[in-house]
Amino acid sequence: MGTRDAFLPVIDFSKEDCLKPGTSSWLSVRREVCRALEELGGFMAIMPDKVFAELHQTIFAALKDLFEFPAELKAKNRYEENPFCGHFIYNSVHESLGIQNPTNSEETQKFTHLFWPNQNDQFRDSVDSYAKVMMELDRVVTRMVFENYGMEKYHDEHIRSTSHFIQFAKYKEPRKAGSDVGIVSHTDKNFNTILHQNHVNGLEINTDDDEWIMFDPNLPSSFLFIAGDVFKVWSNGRIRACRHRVNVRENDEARYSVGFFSLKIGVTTVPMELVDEEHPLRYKSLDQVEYIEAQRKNGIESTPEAFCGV
Ligand SMILES: O=C(O)CCC(=O)C(=O)O
Ligand SMILES: [Fe+2]
Repeated sequence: MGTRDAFLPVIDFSKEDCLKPGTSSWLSVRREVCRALEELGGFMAIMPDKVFAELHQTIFAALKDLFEFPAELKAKNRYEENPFCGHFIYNSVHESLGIQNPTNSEETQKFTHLFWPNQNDQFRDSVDSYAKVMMELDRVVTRMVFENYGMEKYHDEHIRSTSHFIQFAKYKEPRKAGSDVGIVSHTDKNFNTILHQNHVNGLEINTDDDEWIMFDPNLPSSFLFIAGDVFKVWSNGRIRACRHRVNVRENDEARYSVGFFSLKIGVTTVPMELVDEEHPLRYKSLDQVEYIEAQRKNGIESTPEAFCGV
């Protein structure tokens, strides 16, 4: 087992045409997306530079201040209806703050107001724009996969039953935290996630050969798209859920990240069209909330095989 800097597929979404279904560049990006999600469960997405250079700067500058606020204030960021999105500290390295439904500007306003009661319009507007672009990327990628399997008729319903949250995370400098383990190896328990980070590396992706690939973006417009367990279940095992972890690499700098998490509300069932002789049914239906709850109750990582395997 080793760590290497190679083989994370890089997919360029910066050309306008590739976001238009049916164009030749859409079809060519679709091929790349599906291959990467089936083989690795993830890829690096390059988005238009113009949008992200500024958003990246504004958001990461604000995150530095955000995590410096008093613990009592951070603890007030709570969502009764979504206990998975709030203020969390997993270990001496990691801390996170989330926004439920960030594509709704009332939610980003509420979050911004909690921390900056005298306004921080620049932060709020940047998070608004960020969330909208992430939602678009999420829709484009899932549509490409649905289309690829001939399941496009289910995509509108998929969009209607998808909710999102944003999670800002800070990983402390290992020298201060006394450890470099940010998040241990896991697959995400939702449908898919889009991750973004400041200039400090640490996010690694596991391959089938148990190699760890470093996510090493060199542009502020680079993102890591990863499939979670629920995407794998929906696809009857065709899509790989991407195993990943965060080990902080720089002794003297904090790592900050922004995760855009997409969850399928309610129950996910394998479409019957994705079951055939070559692909016998692998999973029973899975309820997103019960699945996450099971992990919390059992204290061990949930897997689709153990939770709803046939
Ligand atoms: O912060 C990151 O880059 C990764 C976070 C992550 O994997 C998670 O919250 O599930
Ligand atoms: Fe994760």
